[in-house]
Amino acid sequence: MTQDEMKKAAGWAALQYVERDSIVGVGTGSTVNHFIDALATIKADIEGAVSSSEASTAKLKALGIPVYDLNSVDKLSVYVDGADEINPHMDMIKGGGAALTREKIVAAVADKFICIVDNTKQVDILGNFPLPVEVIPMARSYVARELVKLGGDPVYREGVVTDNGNVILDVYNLKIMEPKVLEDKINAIVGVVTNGLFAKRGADVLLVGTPDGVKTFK
Ligand SMILES: O=C[C@H](O)[C@H](O)[C@H](O)COP(=O)(O)O
Repeated sequence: MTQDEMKKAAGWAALQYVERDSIVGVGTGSTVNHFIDALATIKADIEGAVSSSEASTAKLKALGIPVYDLNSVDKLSVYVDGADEINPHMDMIKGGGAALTREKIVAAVADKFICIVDNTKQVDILGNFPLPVEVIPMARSYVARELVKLGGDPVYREGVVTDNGNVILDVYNLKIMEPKVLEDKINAIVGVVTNGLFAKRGADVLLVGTPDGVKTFK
């Protein structure tokens, strides 16, 4: 079974958590793209979606799913999104596709975070995947120096501008033993918009595509 087939299986499995007539929170990435394909098959039964990126918005609209502005929505029962790494406590690293800030905002509104991954994303300790940090462009060098003080090796993701007009620093060589503490510390650096640790708001349900089928963790 290929990695993409495992992503697809996880994406389609998330459909069971979508409530009838609801507005669905939709994340970003290659795994979520499979979920969007699945969602399109039940589009007559849902009201629409709130999206976490321009890329997902375009795909949702192309498949005929109405996309709402988050400011016009006061409740989302579920948010479905992928992850770059997830540990046994359901803490995640996200932002490999630079969509972390909008993802964190939509996730904050949702009652339940349904994380969909293939089995390569499961880790014991977060940090092998470089931690993305979205930064206001003029603060890039200052924030990088502060991240070095926290023990990381930040690298500017050249050529990438986020949907919010900011830049990304990918922080290498962090062994993240206390994800909630580090999430707060990095967010407290002036010039940081947000970082890709989703620990204070982790996943509620994890669907993992494996060669033996989709495994569910709660
Ligand atoms: O910014 C991107 C997101 O956080 C994605 O959810 C994450 O990178 C996982 O993406 P994929 O499903 O393509 O591996």
